[in-house]
Amino acid sequence: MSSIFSNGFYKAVFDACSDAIYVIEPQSSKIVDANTRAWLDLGMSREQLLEHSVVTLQNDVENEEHWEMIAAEIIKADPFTFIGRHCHQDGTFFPVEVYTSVVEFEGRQLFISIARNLDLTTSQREEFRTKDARLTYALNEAADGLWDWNVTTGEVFFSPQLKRMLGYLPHEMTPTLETWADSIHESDKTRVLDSLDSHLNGHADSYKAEYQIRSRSGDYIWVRDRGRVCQRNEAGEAVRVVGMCHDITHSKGLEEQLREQASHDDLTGLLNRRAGYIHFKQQLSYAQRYQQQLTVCLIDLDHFKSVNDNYGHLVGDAVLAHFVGLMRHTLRKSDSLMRWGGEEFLLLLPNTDSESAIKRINKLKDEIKENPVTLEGGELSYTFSAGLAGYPGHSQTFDGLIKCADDALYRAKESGRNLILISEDNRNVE
Ligand SMILES: Nc1nc2c(ncn2[C@@H]2O[C@H](COP(=O)(O)OP(=O)(O)OP(=O)(O)O)[C@@H](O)[C@H]2O)c(=O)[nH]1
Repeated sequence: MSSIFSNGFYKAVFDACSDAIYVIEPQSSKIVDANTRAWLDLGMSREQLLEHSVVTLQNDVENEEHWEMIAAEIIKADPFTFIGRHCHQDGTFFPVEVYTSVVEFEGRQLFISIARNLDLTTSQREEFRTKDARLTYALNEAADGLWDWNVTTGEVFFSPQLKRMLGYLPHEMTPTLETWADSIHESDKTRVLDSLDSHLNGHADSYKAEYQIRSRSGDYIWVRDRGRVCQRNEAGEAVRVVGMCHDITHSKGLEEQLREQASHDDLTGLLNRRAGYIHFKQQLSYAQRYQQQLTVCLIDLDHFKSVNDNYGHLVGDAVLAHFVGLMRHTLRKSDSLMRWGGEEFLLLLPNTDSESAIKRINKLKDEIKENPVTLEGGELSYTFSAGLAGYPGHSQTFDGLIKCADDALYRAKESGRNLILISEDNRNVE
């Protein structure tokens, strides 16, 4: 359809309008026609614009399925107004207030959307100088999502930016406290609500929390949320609370990555020695509290230096990875393996006595024998030695258990390697 405005006069009126006007096909969201202001605002030619749809132009409409819901909402509300963002040809976005009504033309249903460009830099609209328009603009454009909670009625105003942060359109999100509270991740909810309560009751200066909140797509994003009571009644009870919510998903991701890097070994993905200490101490206090046995096993690959010397460092790395792979495959879920040093590993076997631990480690020995490392020119076999110590029999402390296991490992090496020995120290080394 080239233009539905056959009458020249109405076409001239259409093009003289200072707001962008779009004629939209409800089913496909395709732009059927648009006035001059529309393609000027978008930095496109008219031909380019007519190749677009609402889904490609409107930043707040995610996909066709999302559009279907919005179209149904427009037909129900007729007219329907919302504040969103249009995509300029140069890749930037500008805020628009869009007023959409439904018309019937020659037996066909169409949407007429009038989009007012709210971008102050390109618009000199008089009415935008009014306080309300400025406030709308500020709320829409603020980098942080704002909320304003009327404690008495339970109503919450969620700013357009806050809704956008969570993937909602301006008419979505029921404005109640439950909408927010129900979206908080279960693992964070109690902590967040406690923090809010503590501020409402005057125990904390302000409300501050970092938590995960469910977005429209069902995925969770990380937010930093801050708020403060701005009005109390005569009894000192909070009446109105306002706050700001900032999307920190990206920095949380980096933080998580850094924490992972600081606690894990790059080559094998196992906990490194520093994180291993903490984990070991936790396992030991668990065994102490529930009076369970805990076997500690230090494992060291035999003659590993000669693997590096004969085959190169990369093959050495492959052997380490091969060993860890087989360990993962053989161990129980409750067992934990840590990289204690270069070719030395610490294995913790909770609720296991030393005899059962020996059986399990022997099984691993058989696995390694049956599954040598495959190299380009053939296969490479290797062995390991291990020293075991059990809580509470050999020692009841962290340092004592490590010392007993280390002594047993030393004896295994001294006795010819490829051996698994239990600590001989029954004196409860402290
Ligand atoms: N490829 C590789 N080699 C490592 C790594 N970490 C430590 N090593 C090497 O492991 C070797 C350990 O050598 P030694 O301590 O002499 O022990 P060993 O040759 O295994 O002899 P025993 O333990 O007495 O059987 C050294 O050559 C280290 O360079 C690593 O991440 N990758």
